[in-house]
Amino acid sequence: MSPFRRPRPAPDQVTGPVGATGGAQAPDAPMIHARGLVKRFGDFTAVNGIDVDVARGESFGFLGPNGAGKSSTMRMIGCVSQPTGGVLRILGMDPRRQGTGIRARLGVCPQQDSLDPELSVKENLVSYARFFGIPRRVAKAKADELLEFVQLTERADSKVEPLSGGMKRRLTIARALVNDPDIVLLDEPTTGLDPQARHLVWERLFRLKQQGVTLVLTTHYMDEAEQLCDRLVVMDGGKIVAEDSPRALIERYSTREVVELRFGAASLEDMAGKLAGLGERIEVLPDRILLYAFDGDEAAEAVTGRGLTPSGTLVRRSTLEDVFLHLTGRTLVD
Ligand SMILES: Nc1ncnc2c1ncn2[C@@H]1O[C@H](COP(=O)(O)OP(=O)(O)OP(=O)(O)O)[C@@H](O)[C@H]1O
Repeated sequence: MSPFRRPRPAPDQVTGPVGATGGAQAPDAPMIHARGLVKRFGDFTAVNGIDVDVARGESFGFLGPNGAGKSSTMRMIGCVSQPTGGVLRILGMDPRRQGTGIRARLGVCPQQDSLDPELSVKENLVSYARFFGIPRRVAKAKADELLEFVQLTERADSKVEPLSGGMKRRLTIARALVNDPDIVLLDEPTTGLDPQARHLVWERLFRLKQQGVTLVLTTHYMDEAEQLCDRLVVMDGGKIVAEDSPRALIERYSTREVVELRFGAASLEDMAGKLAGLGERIEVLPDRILLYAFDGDEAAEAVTGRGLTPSGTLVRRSTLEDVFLHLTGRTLVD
């Protein structure tokens, strides 16, 4: 069942005043528009002049390592932190002046779960809906619908504390949907979850995406970005270093396949020297060498053909991790 009952306005109906606080938005206007957006903390610049446009119904990601500036950006979009510089418009409105109106139309899933441990699973949703002025009877029906959507109906009356991390995260996602938001913000939605719990969260988010909900998420997981994002920006040191769909980024900045080579105790720099000329590019990491090639099996054979005997060889497809390494010379680490 769709957790979104409110009919989406047809594009030609979106030209009038938006929300209680007003703000005219053209039909094809971006849901989020940032130009030269800056966030400083004292002398430190966490977000250093980024340009972003997120379209209606798009699933958009901010990808980058810890400290890249993703959360700082999300907090500005979520109107909990004011930009230090640049232009930011959310749903056509200015967060500096219309934060309350914007927040009413956002669903926010923060990095740390902030559920009320005193309340039951269902009451967490009902009490949150009440913040938006939703009548209790409607809020209860909405809570039931959302619990079904995040597959927690059977836990409706339990307390929050005994829930697993994955269940808590799904409940937080449900909570973010109580006000039928126009944009759902998800800050690292699966950090700290085990693989099975992550897949369940992804599956629910994918369902939302299919329903045309605009999703904006941050992640440092490549697979998450590849699974969920139509388009993403790669951030590093407060700046955007690349922007496109995951597939287009991989095609632009990497090769089709990669051979991961391990050589036990041997010097990887020496080994890399012996691999010169193989593949299109070589990266030496602390524990392995990455050999970028169109055909990984062929490249792996060429390695043994040179008389080299790796202790481990893995041929895999290129990922966004390879893109990030190519762009920054560093790997994304937790
Ligand atoms: N309130 C603050 N005061 C001072 N510095 C801050 C503050 N918030 C964030 N920073 C700094 O800004 C930089 C960017 O932080 P931010 O949380 O936006 O990064 P991130 O990409 O979201 O990383 P993470 O994955 O760890 O959340 C970091 O160096 C961080 O220490």
